[in-house]
Amino acid sequence: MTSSAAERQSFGPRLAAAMRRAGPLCVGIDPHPGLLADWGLDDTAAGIERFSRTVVEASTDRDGTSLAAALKPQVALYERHGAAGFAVLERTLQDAHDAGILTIADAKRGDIGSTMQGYASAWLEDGSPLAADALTLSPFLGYESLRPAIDLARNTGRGVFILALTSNPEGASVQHALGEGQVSVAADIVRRAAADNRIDLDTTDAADAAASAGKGAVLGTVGLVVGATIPDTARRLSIDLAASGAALLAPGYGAQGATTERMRLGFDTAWPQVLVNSSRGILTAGPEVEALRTRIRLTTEDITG
Ligand SMILES: O=C(O)c1cc(=O)[nH]c(=O)n1[C@@H]1O[C@H](COP(=O)(O)O)[C@@H](O)[C@H]1O
Repeated sequence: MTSSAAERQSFGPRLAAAMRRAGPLCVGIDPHPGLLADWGLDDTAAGIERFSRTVVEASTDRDGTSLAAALKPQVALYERHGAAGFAVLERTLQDAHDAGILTIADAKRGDIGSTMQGYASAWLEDGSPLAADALTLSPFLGYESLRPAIDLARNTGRGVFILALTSNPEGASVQHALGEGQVSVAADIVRRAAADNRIDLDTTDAADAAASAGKGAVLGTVGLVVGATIPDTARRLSIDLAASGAALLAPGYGAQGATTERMRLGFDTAWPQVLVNSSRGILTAGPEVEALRTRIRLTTEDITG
C-alpha cells in the first residue's frame, strides 16, 4: 500500500464513496479448487495468481472505471498454498490497490488481546505486506479482545467487519444465544460496534463526508457481517442495524440463495448500509474477462434495480 495513514481519509467515508461511485457490490475472490479446474487452471500458486489477476482486471472497466466497490480475497484459499499462496495474496492486494478498488481481507481473525495485536499489525498496519483496507474479524473470544485491531484500523484509516449474524445455519446456536440481561450475543456485538462507530461519527472527517455525500449512509470504522441469507433475523432479535453506523457486509447473495427482493425486505431501513458480497455467483462466469465484467454489471443492476 503506498498511501500513508496521515493522507488517508477514514474507512467509512471511503467505503461510502466507493459504493456511491461503483454500486454496493463486493466481488469475492475465492479461488476454490473446483473453480480453478473450471477455468482451466492448476490448483497451484501460479493458478491462483492467474485467477486473482483476472478477477481484479474484470472488476475495472476498459476505461478504468471501477465496477465494484470492493474486492474480498478469501484468505483460506490462498493459505492452502503456504508461503507461495501468501505471496500471491500480497500481490493481489497490491493489484487491487493500484486499480483503485478497496480490499477486504477475509481472514476472520480473532484472538486474545495480547496476540490479537499481531494479527492487527499483519493486516491493518501501514507498510505490512498484507495490509488491506479492511479485515474480517471473529468476536467470539469477546468483542473487546478485538480492540487492538479496531484501534489500529481507526488510526490508519482502515476498517474491520465483525461477524454478527453469519450466513451459515450453524451460526445461530452461538449468535442467537442469550447472555447478560437476556440480550442475544449478536445484539451485544451490534451494540458495541455502534458505540465504536459513534466515536468516528463525531469526528469532522465523517461529518464532512456526510455533508458532501448529500445522501447515502454515514459509516464508521466498524462494519458488521450480516448474512444476506438471513436479513430479517436482526429484526426478530430486536437489533437495530440502521442505527449502528456500520457498513453491513452481506455474503450469501447468489450461490447461497439470497435474492435482492429478500435482502431489501429484510434489511429494510439499513439497506443503504449494505455491501453485498458475491463470490461464486460471479466467478462461475470466468475465465474470460469480458464475461466476468458482464456478470459483475448484471449483478450490480440486479441489486440496485
Ligand atoms: O465473512 C464473510 O465474508 C462470510 C461470512 C458469512 O457469514 N458467510 C460467508 O459466506 N462469508 C464469506 O463470503 C463468501 C461467500 O461466497 P459465495 O457463497 O461463493 O458467494 C465466502 O468467502 C465466505 O467465506
